[in-house]
Amino acid sequence: MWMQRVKSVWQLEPFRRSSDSPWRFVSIFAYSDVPQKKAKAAPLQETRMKDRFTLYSKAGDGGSGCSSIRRSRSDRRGKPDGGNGGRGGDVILECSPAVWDFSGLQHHIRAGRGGHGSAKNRIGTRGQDKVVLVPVGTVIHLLKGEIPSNIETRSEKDLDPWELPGTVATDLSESDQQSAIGNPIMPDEVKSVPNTGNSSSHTEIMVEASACMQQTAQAEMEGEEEIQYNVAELTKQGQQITPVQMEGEEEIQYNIAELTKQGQQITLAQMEGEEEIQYNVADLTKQGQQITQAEMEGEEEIQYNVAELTKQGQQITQDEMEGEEEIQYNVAELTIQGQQIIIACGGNGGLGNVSCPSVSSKPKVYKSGVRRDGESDVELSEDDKSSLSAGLPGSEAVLILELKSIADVGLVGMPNAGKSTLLGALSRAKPTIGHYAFTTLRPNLGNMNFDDFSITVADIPGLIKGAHVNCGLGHAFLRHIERTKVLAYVVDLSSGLDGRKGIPPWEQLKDLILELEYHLEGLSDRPSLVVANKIDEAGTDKVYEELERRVQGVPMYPICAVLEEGVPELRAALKMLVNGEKSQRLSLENIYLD
Ligand SMILES: Nc1nc2c(ncn2[C@@H]2O[C@H](COP(=O)(O)OP(=O)(O)OP(=O)(O)O)[C@@H](O)[C@H]2O)c(=O)[nH]1
Repeated sequence: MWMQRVKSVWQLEPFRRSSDSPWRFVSIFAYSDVPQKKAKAAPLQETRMKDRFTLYSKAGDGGSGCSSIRRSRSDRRGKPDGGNGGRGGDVILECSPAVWDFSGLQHHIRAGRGGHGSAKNRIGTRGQDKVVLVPVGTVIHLLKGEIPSNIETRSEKDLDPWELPGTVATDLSESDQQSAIGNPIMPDEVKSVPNTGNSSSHTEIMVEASACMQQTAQAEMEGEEEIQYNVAELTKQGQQITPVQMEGEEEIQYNIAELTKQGQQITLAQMEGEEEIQYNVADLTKQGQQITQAEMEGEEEIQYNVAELTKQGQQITQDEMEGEEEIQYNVAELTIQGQQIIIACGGNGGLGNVSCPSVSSKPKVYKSGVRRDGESDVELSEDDKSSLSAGLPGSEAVLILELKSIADVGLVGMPNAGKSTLLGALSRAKPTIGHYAFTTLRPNLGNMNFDDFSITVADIPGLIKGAHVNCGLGHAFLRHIERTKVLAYVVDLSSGLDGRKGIPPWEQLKDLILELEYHLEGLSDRPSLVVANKIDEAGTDKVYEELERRVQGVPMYPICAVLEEGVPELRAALKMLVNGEKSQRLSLENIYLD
């Protein structure tokens, strides 16, 4: 009966597979006069799982601040009203059970840039975040950039004022408003100011400035900020000082260059002494000889024999070949549904001239830099202005994402041992089952439900001897059982029986343990049991007796996965191992070979 069911499913398989493709109908229509040749049924029904992925992320740049002067009839000279640039968007990874692996991901992810500020003190729009869904159990290794930050752990206090909505104080006293005039508002203190579109916008800016002062006072009260007293003095009428000067960041380098001859020119780079002339970097001595810029600069050296591919099917990644980059392993993990982490942070927006008046476009200048009111016209250089008003670039990060499925029980066995069939019998999972080796090309997960309890079981693609040198599907999938609590070794009792292909179960067990240990030392050292499958096959009862004699110190369960015989006992045993009620484990010393 069950054989019939398996057969009928197998007969349907090729049709189901081909119907997946939308091009099937197109090709039938286009080539209808060509005799139809029956396509050979492909043995591989699933695409390979992508469980390792390199991701290049770039957060959005901040928008530029605006430089604008608002004039009115009563105020001909006008006041600055250019808003700040908006913050760039972040690149965020979100943990989602709806995603199996990394095959749907793009290698290059870019978040939106912030909008530019505009007149009437309008702050640029916030750049759009880019949220990338990754499977549960994603581990992040960092190749370049900063360590990602968990969104949940960011408190409101840590957030940028740009991100806090509705923080504008509106009911401040007149004296507060007056005291705010002339105080430059630093970028972290600026909030969006509602644009009423009438002439009262200057008052709003003042209110805004005093709101910032209030916040600063609050921060001081909480002991968050250290006050640096007397950082600068304003003693003369009209004297101006920039925040940069106040912070003492810039040192004047006197006499860095002299222009003494008529027409003499000097570049900024030369002035900064950045470039040194390297004499005789290359000789061109033969006719037709060519030399590239890179060779001249001696940048490229040939590295001979960086890697060898000597075995069939051997694979090597670019990273492995270059061996150049230092990887910071396991910088973050995404294990809970909905968990989010920021992998690249958007840049802050540039300052508008409301926030930093020195960014303002020059007020009208009369006769050699003296303004009408007699104030001297000391301003920032054009370079300084543009660096303050330009938005900051968003951060970049290069990550390696690795998937380590999270399961309580890992089913490990040789190909065709019946692991997928067993997973189907233990849970409601419906993995692909085939009578050929390597049907399973990706780990399958299933849930074993009890009254008050649920256990996740992972079916790992079949391992063969030499998997650690990439034979078969290699041992890459073994990372999926690194996190399992319990191992269930599934062996095929009928293997090697009556001249059939395969090796006896005790040798299967020895090879499996060795492959686990080659992948990660100590991986086999966890509570385990042996599942002796295909007990329904003729002659397997004797093999089972032999197996019991040769393998000791570990619980053993004879089952027929197809008929689900012995499965309830196995479920109970797995539950006890996961709960910690039992803790036997299989080890090499307890396997007796000839
Ligand atoms: N007679 C018998 N056949 C079984 C039993 N369990 C599984 N099989 C058959 O064994 C073959 C392999 O089963 P799978 O469940 O695909 O084996 P697997 O270990 O997942 O194989 P890979 O995907 O290659 O790792 C199928 O033809 C199953 O029908 C069993 O208890 N008795």
